[in-house]
Amino acid sequence: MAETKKLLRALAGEVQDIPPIWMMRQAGRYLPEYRATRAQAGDFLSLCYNPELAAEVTLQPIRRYGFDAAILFADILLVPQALGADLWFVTGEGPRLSTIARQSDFDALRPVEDIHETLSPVYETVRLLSRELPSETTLIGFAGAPWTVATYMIAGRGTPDQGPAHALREENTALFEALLDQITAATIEYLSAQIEAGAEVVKIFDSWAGSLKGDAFQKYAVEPCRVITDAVKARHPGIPVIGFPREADQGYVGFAKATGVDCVALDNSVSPEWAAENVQADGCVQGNLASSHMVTGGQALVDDTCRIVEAFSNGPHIFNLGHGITPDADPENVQLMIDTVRRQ
Ligand SMILES: Cc1c2[nH]c(c1CCC(=O)O)Cc1[nH]c(c(CCC(=O)O)c1C)Cc1[nH]c(c(CCC(=O)O)c1C)Cc1[nH]c(c(C)c1CCC(=O)O)C2
Repeated sequence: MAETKKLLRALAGEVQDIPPIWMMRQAGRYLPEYRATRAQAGDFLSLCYNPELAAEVTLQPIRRYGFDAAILFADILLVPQALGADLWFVTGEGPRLSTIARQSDFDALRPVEDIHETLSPVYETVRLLSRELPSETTLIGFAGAPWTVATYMIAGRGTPDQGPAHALREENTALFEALLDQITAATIEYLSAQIEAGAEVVKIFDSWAGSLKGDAFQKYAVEPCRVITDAVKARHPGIPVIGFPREADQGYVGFAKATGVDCVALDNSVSPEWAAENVQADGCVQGNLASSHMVTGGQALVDDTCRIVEAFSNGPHIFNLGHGITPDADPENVQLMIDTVRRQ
């Protein structure tokens, strides 16, 4: 049957006059209805593990804006938690986790087959969404890439330069690689379960890929993404995968071929003209409007949106931001971006 959903058509390589559009962190604090549901849930993690409320916040931006895709509401740090790490969020600061500094910390993690015990509410959210979403809306599941997830597990928090993870990589390569392998195996199981529950596409977020250079980028960003993509596609033939090696720069070139992903998501540090020539030549791309436009709006938002649509108009493209929308964004600016893309 010919594919009718706009997002799936782009992922299959179709060039569309008006690209499909969705937005990273589209369910989030910039929306008053999100803040209300989050308050009802109590805190962020309770929201992630409450299928009814997590489905509700996933649907909110679809109702408000009619995006072409919904992304499951969850977090990349649920996998470390399912592997036995302690996880909590400090308001105004971000995530905190128990750290992996030595072999005994790693040995204390739970086996991969145990993750579903913690993550089963997420699969229930996916099931609810696949029933409730409009028929034209694609449901995206996701996980963090092993390197990015490992940076949080090693440091116990977000870090500006991923210093602790780089240090462990150099000082105890065997432990570092064992951790990456464990996350890789868990991620394959987690994404497969999301697909079995109804996710139609999966996205792998490697938010800190840009701090891996040269050979390390190949070993710890490209290779794990290839292993996950291969395994997921072997179990679920035809499932499209989006890779996001954020700030990979030259590493974006050839990333789709090297990993087997169907689409490369681009951050806004690369120009759309450069990416059209060097990345879109291999297939679908997603991106890459600066999320700061969602705060500032105006003609600059319209101009940059038009520039991106135009630059990617000769190949398959999914319109998105270069990174997540921030809590200080104005919901009106999101509408302006959508109207500009859809030429309304
Ligand atoms: C690195 C990372 C994380 N989580 C994620 C990444 C990769 C993408 C990226 O680079 O942003 C991915 C993520 N996090 C969230 C989603 C849900 C789907 C979506 O709407 O995009 C997705 C896909 C919800 C969330 N994850 C988080 C929020 C805000 C929590 C709140 O409501 O207080 C949301 C909506 C919290 C979170 N989660 C994480 C951090 C560092 C933080 C704190 C920073 C912040 O507050 O924005 C880890």
